[in-house]
Amino acid sequence: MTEQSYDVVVLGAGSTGENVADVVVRGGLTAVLVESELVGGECSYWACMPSKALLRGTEVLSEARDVDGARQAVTGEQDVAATLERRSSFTSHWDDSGQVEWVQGAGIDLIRGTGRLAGERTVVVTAADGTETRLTARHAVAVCTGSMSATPPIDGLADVDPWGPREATSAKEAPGRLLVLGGGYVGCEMATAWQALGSQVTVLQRGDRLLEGMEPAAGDAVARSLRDSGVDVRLDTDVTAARRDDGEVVLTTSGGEFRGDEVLVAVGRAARTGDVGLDVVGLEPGNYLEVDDTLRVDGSSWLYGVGDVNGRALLTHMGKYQARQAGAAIVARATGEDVDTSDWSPFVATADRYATPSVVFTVPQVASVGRTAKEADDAGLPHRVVDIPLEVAGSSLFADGYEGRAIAVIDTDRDVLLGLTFVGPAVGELLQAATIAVVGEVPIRRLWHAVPAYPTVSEIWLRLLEAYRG
Ligand SMILES: Cc1cc2nc3c(=O)[nH]c(=O)nc-3n(C[C@H](O)[C@H](O)[C@H](O)COP(=O)(O)OP(=O)(O)OC[C@H]3O[C@@H](n4cnc5c(N)ncnc54)[C@H](O)[C@@H]3O)c2cc1C
Ligand SMILES: NC(=O)c1ccc[n+]([C@@H]2O[C@H](COP(=O)([O-])OP(=O)(O)OC[C@H]3O[C@@H](n4cnc5c(N)ncnc54)[C@H](O)[C@@H]3O)[C@@H](O)[C@H]2O)c1
Repeated sequence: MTEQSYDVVVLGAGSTGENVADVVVRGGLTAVLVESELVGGECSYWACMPSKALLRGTEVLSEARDVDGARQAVTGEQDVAATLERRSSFTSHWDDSGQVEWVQGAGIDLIRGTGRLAGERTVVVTAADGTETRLTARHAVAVCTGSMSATPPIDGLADVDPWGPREATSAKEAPGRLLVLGGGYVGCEMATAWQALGSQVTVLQRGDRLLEGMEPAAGDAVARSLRDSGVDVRLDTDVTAARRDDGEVVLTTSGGEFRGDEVLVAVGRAARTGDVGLDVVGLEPGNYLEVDDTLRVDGSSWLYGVGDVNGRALLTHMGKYQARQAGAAIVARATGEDVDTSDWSPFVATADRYATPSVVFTVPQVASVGRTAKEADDAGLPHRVVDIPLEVAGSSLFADGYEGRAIAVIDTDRDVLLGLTFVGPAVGELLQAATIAVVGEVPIRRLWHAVPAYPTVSEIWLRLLEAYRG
C-alpha cells in the first residue's frame, strides 16, 4: 500500500470539497482531494447545472409570452432537442477534465477512488483497480461526501427501476407520462421542466401543499401554475405500492391508481455516510454528521463534516460558504491562531441557522431567506408578518398581469428583518438585497432610506415598509 501525508485530506470533490481544499491551500497548507466519481459532484453533473439549464428555456418563453408585443414573436414551440443539448453542454457532457485541470492549477492533489476513515487522521483510498493508498492528515480530515436521494419504504418501488434526480436531470428524451413522487424542490422543478418538454406529468405529494417548509403562499402559487400548465397535482396522496405492468409503472395510492412510463422519486435526501468508515471513529454510518458552527464533528479535534453531509443546509452555495468557514478554521487551528466561535466570526457558518437563501426555479420562482412566519412562531420571536401582492410599477412593466407575493417577517423587538419570501417571475434576482438586510440586521428605520429605483420590481421593498408602518 502506498503511503502519503498531507496537512488536510478532503473526502469528496463536490463543490464543497473543492472549496475546502482551495481555502486551505490558499492558507499555506497542503491538501489532497479524494473522489470516487466525477470531480465537481452532484451540482455540476446531476443537480443545479443540468436542472437549471433544463428550466431556463421554459422560463424565457414564459416571460416573453407575458409581454404584449413580444408575445406575438413567439410563434413556435420550445426546441426539446436543443434544450437537452444545452443542458448536456452545461454538464460538460459528464466529463470532469475541466474541473480536474482547475484542481491541478489550484495546487491541490487528486486521488481517484473510494476513501474510508481507517483511524485517527487516516484515510484509506481504494481505487477502481483495487490498489490502496493510505493518507495521513497532519491537521484535519474533511468529510464532504454529500447526500443521495432518499428512498421511501414503498412496496415494490425498488423493482420498478425508478428515476432519481440523476436520471431526471440527465434523461436523453422526455418520457410520455412521468409520475413524480414528492412535491419539494426537485419534484416541483422537474415537473415544471418535463411538462414543458413534452411529458404528461403527475405530482404525488404526501402533505397538503407543495414546497412544505416554505411560506404557504409559495406552494399554493406553484401548484396553481403547474396545474395551469397541465400537470396533475395530487396533494395528501400516500403511495403504498409500486409495480411494472407491461412496461408501465403503476402506483397504488390513497387516491387511486396512477400509471406512467417512468416514476421520479424526489422525497428528500439522505446523508452519504454509509461507506466512509464512520464506525471506525465511533460514529453511526448513514447518519448526517453532527458538527459545531466551525463544521467540526462534535467531540473530535480533527474531523470535519462540510456541505450536504451535515444536513444543515442542502444547497450548493451554503456548502461552499461552509467550506470557506471550515477552511479558515482549519488553517487557523493548524497555525495556532485563536478561533473565535461566536456568531458571524470568520470561522463559523452562522448564516446556516439564520439566513439561508434559496431559489426554487419554478414558474413562478420562489426566493426566500431567513425565517418563515412559522419558524419565527416556533422560535418564540416577537414578530409581525407583512404579506402583500407583488404589484408595483416595475412588476407591471416586467410582465402583463404580473402576479406575485412578498412576505416579510419582522422582529418587532429588534426592528430587523427575520425573513423574506418573494413569489413571482424572476424574483430570484431580488433575493440578495434581502439576504444582506437579514445578515446585516439592518434596522427597518434605516432600510427606509434604501430607496428602490423606479420603475423596478425592487419597489416592492418600499411597499413592504409602507405596509409595516401602516
Ligand atoms: C436535482 C437537484 C437540483 C439541485 N439544484 C440546486 C440549485 O439550483 N441550487 C443549489 O444551491 N443547490 C441545488 N441542489 C443541491 C446541491 O446539488 C447540493 O447541495 C450540492 O451538490 C452539495 O454539494 P456537496 O459537495 O456537499 O456534495 P456532492 O455534490 O454530493 O459531492 C460529494 C462528492 O463526494 C464523492 N464521494 C462520496 N463518497 C465518497 C467516498 N467514500 N470517497 C470518495 N468520494 C466520495 C461523491 O462522488 C461526490 O462527488 C440540487 C440538488 C438536486 C438533487
Ligand atoms: N433550486 C434549488 O436550490 C434546489 C433544487 C433542488 C434541490 N435542492 C436541494 O435538494 C434538497 C432535496 O430536494 P427534494 O425535493 O428531494 O426534497 P424536499 O425535502 O425539498 O421535498 C421532498 C418532498 O417530498 C415529500 N414526501 C416525502 N415522502 C413522501 C412520500 N412517500 N410520498 C410523497 N411525497 C413525499 C415531502 O413531504 C416533501 O414535500 C432540497 O431540500 C434542497 O435543499 C435545491
